[in-house]
Amino acid sequence: MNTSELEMEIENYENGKDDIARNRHQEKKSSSIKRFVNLTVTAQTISARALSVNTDAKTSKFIIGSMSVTANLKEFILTDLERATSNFEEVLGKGSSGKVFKGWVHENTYAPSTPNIGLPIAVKRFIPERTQGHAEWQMEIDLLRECNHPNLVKLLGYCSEGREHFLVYEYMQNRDLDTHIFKWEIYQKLHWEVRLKILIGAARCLAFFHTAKQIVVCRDLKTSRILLDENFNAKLSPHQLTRLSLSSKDTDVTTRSAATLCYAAPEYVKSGIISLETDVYAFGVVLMEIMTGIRADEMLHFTDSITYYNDKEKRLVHYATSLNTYLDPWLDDNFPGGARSQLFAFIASLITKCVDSSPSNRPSMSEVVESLELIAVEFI
Ligand SMILES: Nc1ncnc2c1ncn2[C@@H]1O[C@H](COP(=O)(O)OP(=O)(O)OP(=O)(O)O)[C@@H](O)[C@H]1O
Repeated sequence: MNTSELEMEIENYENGKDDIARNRHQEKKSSSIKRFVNLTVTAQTISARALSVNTDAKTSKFIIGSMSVTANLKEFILTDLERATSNFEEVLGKGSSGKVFKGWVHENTYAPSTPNIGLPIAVKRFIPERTQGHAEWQMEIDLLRECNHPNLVKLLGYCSEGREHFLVYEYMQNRDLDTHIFKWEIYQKLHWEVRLKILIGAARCLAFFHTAKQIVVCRDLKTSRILLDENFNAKLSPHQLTRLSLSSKDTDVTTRSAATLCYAAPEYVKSGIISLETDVYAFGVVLMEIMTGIRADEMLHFTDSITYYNDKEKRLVHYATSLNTYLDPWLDDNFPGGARSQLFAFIASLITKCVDSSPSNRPSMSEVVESLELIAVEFI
């Protein structure tokens, strides 16, 4: 099965719109199980094939998107945003820079509408007191004007009045991946195929940024930064994206929250220097969380001591190579039985390489995409 067939299949199933799709999904699942049992390619062979992809992968077909489009962003006025959000009534989430609210606008003009009519939007209201708020707001606009990728949340417009700054995004109906993996008492748990589709989407977006003429890094990738549209397509949150330059250095790394630091590569924690490899490291941690359903800070028994970084890699590798024990219980029923040990070995190998303490041993994001796509072909 190729990835677009996989995507269609998952969309049909997740939408739950027709029983035919569901039955086909079941049939596909049992034939997958048979195929699984007969699978002869060993995980080691796949690992070698997938993880030894050289830099040619940089020009691979999955790199779709563009960095030259100058998007037509709408300049909103505050009263329109107040009307569109019914006075900032419904909070979708809260981040370090402010709260995100749900709103409604007319589809073509983006004029304010009333709830449930027109196009839903997400409005980020920056905390006015934050000193770096204005710079972050401006940087996001400048960058997103020129970025277009199917796995990146689209910026529709912006607003600035007095000390207030806002960004207006397309609305992501299924919120973020963190919610679906860790707060499943409220939301439905995700099937293996859906998780894989999400991982592939997020990885593709990162690979696109990493191979763009002017490289962009995610800087602070984590499970909550992967947002999900109505069909569970992954879209990276544009917040914190930054162009890679010699000055791409965070001076405040160690003041970050414990949960966020779990995704941080050891060399980044030490130096504050952001790189392509620090994104790959964070992606490895995200992959681990998605497989186990265990938060990274729980896996790492994070206290707040910087010394824990000494055995961080060891702990992550322990979890990665013990997926049989730590697999998210919800995934148990989803996984075909036969070749599970090969799949686990393959995923363990991928995670282990991503979180290698030496940045030069980590795969590129293009190689990560190739590996995940191979999983979709061989293990679905
Ligand atoms: N476009 C969107 N559609 C729907 N929900 C969204 C959207 N953007 C953000 N959210 C929700 O709001 C939350 C906060 O988003 P925000 O971008 O402010 O912070 P963050 O980047 O996730 O966190 P932090 O800044 O603390 O690292 C997200 O986790 C998500 O649940």
